[in-house]
Amino acid sequence: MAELHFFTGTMDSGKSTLALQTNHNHAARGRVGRIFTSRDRSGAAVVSSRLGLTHEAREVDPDFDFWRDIVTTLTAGGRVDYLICDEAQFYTREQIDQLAKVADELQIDVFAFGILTDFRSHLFPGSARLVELADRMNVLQVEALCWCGKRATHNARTEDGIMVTEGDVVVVGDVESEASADTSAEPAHVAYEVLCRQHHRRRLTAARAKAVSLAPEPLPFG
Ligand SMILES: Nc1ncnc2c1ncn2[C@@H]1O[C@H](COP(=O)(O)OP(=O)(O)O)[C@@H](O)[C@H]1O
Ligand SMILES: Cc1cn([C@H]2C[C@H](O)[C@@H](COP(=O)(O)O)O2)c(=O)[nH]c1=O
Repeated sequence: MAELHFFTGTMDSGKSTLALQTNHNHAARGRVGRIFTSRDRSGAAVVSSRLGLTHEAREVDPDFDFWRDIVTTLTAGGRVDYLICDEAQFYTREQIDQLAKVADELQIDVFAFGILTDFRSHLFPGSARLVELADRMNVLQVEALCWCGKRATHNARTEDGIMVTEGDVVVVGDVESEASADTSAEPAHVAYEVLCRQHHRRRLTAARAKAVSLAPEPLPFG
């Protein structure tokens, strides 16, 4: 029986790497796959891992129809054994429904990869639908870490080094080890940082924690 798998983790937890490894392992056994992504950091129509691997992919726009695409291929005599779907948080709920239908009705395995929650810690619609529908949900084993050393569970967004909790849900970007403060009038520089829940709640990024720890002790009044 084909299944709909959902692999999730924070940003920078190895999802795209696993997506490319999964494709490699299945292709090495002669299975025929299709690779999809949406708004990868490296540009359109590519899956890119921070370990340096890249693979061309089909770009999933909001009006893309997985069911129609695969049925058209099969009707024309093509073969499809599995789908790799990266950045699945950006897919619409309807597209996730189509992926479930592809698994059930066409017996094609679907491996979806994506982050669960946005910078406000709200579920992305595509990820929420995957949680509702997936046969198997797997959390990435290689843990991304908060600056405090705890497992990172949340994705924070910074603008010019300051953590923000308001703004557009979708802003493509990358994690940075050292977020830098920028006071210029240029558009804000957007970056991401993975944090544990406690530090996400307190808006305590690595840079802010460092600044707080370097601040002079208050004078002992009274
Ligand atoms: N220089 C490096 N050496 C070893 N591992 C690295 C290096 N750079 C990145 N990684 C690994 O790659 C992971 C990010 O992989 P990637 O597939 O790009 O993540 P995701 O798709 O979840 O954002 C990091 O968590 C880390 O484990
Ligand atoms: C939290 C959050 C992230 N994004 C974007 C930033 C990246 O382009 C992708 C996640 O990619 P990764 O391979 O998992 O690192 O999502 C966003 O648009 N909005 C957010 O709130």
